Order: sequence, then C-alpha cells, then structure tokens
Amino acid sequence: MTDDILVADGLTKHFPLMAGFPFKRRIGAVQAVDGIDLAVRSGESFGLVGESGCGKSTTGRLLTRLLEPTAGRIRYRGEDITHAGRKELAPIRSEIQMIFQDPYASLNPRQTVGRIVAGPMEINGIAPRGGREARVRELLEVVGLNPEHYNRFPHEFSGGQRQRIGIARALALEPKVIVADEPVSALDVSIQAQVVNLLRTLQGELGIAFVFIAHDLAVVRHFSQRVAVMYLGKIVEVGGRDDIYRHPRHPYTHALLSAVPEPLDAADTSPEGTVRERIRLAGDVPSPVSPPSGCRFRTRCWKAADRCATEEPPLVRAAGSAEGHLSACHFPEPPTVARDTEVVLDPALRP
Ligand SMILES: Nc1ncnc2c1ncn2[C@@H]1O[C@H](COP(=O)(O)OP(=O)(O)OP(=O)(O)O)[C@@H](O)[C@H]1O
Repeated sequence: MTDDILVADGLTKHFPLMAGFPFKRRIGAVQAVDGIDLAVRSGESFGLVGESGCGKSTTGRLLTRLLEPTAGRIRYRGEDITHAGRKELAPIRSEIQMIFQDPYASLNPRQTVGRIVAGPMEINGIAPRGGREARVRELLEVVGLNPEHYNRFPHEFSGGQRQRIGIARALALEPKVIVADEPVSALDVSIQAQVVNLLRTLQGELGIAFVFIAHDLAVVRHFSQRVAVMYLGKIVEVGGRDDIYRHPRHPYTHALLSAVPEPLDAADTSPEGTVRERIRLAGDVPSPVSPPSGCRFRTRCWKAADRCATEEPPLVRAAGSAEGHLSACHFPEPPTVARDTEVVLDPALRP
C-alpha cells in the first residue's frame, strides 16, 4: 500500500521547434522534460530544484495537466489522468492547484480580491455553507490578510500580500496537492520567509501535499521533506532532504549546494553536517534542443569519462545511500562529504 498521491512515470514534454518563411516547418524539438519519474506522497512537501531552463515549470504544468505530455503517464490517487478529458478532469482540477511565480500577473487587476478568491468556487459551482463571501473572508484570514480588504483591488497590495491572495485562491477548493512554481522568487528576501512559513503552516495544518519549485536549494531546504534535483530535463538526484543536503551523490547537486552560502544546519555539529565546497561549473547549460549523449551533465562534469558519453546513468540507489535516495551518475560522490573541503575546479582538467 502506497501513500503516493501524484505520480509521474516517464513524463516527457518536447516542444516542437519551428523555422522557415513563409511556411514554417518543424526542424527539431526542445526536450524540456525527458522521461522523468517522480512520486509525491500525500501531505508531504516535495521540492523540485534546478537552474533556469532545466524544465521545472514544464514539469509543474504537466503535473497539473495545464500541458499535454508528449509521452509518459500521470497518476492521481492511482487513477491514470494522462489523457483525461475536460469532464473527467474537472473534479481532479479542483484537487490539484497551482500557485505561480508572479503574483501580480496571475491576478486579474480589474477584479476585487473577493471575486478573485471566489473565482474557483464560481467556476466549479461550489456554494459553501454560509455563502461564498463568508468563505472568502475566512480564506483571507487563513493566509494572513485582513478580511475587511475583500473589496480592494490587487494593485492596493504589496507583492507578498498579492502572493497571499493567490494562495487563498488556490485554497478555495480545498486542494489535496498544490504545485507552487517559484512562489517566492519575485518577492523581497525579507518577505520570502513569511510566505514560505505560511505555506509550511498550511501544509502542516491542512495536510496538503506541496510540489515546491525553486531554482536554489536554500529556499527548498526550509520547506521540503524530500527534494528532486533537475538538470536539462532529467531528474539527476532525489531523496530525503537531509540525504540530499548532507550526503549529495550527484556532482551537479554538489555544485548547486556549494552555492548555498550559509552552513546547512547551524545546529548540526557532526563532521559531515556542513558542506562548503565552492564549485564553479565551467560553461553554460547545453541546449535542450540537442542535449549531450549519455549523461546530460557530462559536458560540465569534472568526473566525466568515456562511459558517460555513451551510457545514460539510471536513477538508482548508489552504494552507501539511504533508502529512497537515488542518483543518476556512473561515478557518484563518496557517501559522506567531508566538512569544509574546498574543491576548486580547473576547467583545463576536465576530460
Ligand atoms: N511553450 C514552449 N515552447 C517552446 N519551448 C519552451 C516552451 N516552454 C518552455 N520551453 C523551453 O523548455 C525548457 C524548459 O523550460 P522551463 O520553463 O520548464 O524551465 P524552468 O526550469 O522552469 O526555467 P525557469 O526557472 O527559467 O522558468 C527551456 O529551454 C524553455 O525555453
């Protein structure tokens, strides 16, 4: 018996690449997401991390069925919803909600907060006991806004408050899963923590499963019980938060972690508790139109060998890793990372 609520198997999205004039024709495909497997458990917070363009947003939109996958499957509570039509999707759509990065762009400027938050209830014909207005006021309170601001417009609120409005709207249908796509990256750093804390409270109190998309590991660390790291359309590592932060096995995770400035856990005094290597990856992320053969990370990896160009490493549990901690590397990092090691990579040393 599994408590997985939202599962992706081999999930793939290739956007057609068109060129030519006056008649456009397909000249290739952007391999935004390429055969990823992931399982989000009921009530958990699952972080999805990676650099810009690695396919996080596309994954979020596929999971919420805002985008049609090119291949693969999505299951919600055991039911295959990959190709579910509008009618079959309607009840599921209310249970899987999305919060977007830009709180302003995602709120209709001509609607009052009351109407915005009530919108999903209207669309789905839901009439809560006590009426929609009372429910909206309650939701505004839940997200830390003044219910008396019911008749105000989005421009009258700060960025953090607007994101709270977006969160209230996402909560209106009592979702079981919320996919939050970079929900705090457009906000001031001082406000970010408040919004993350709100999401954490909601996850704890309402038992909502969260897929929290972020480009850096620092934000996800405060919120996620499990974390998946993406690179160029693939998941390269997934595992419990502590496994990922303290014992990263994939070189890319290692490099991402080295950008986290502060100690990973101030309270942790174990020798492996803090990772402080400074790894500067050489070069840019390759194009998702023609990704490298074999391991997609190999062109930037200091460990790359011949095998990496010909054999794609499977996402598996490396020797010495905890259960459920999987990585996709032929030469995983040692199981325990020494404290305060300084790794300065010389691009000239790369194969
Ligand atoms: N509608 C589209 N048509 C063509 N290519 C697309 C489309 N949407 C995304 N892409 C491409 O797919 C790749 C993955 O994009 P995606 O937005 O999922 O990445 P991301 O990791 O969320 O990045 P960011 O943090 O910058 O949003 C990128 O190369 C992007 O340019």
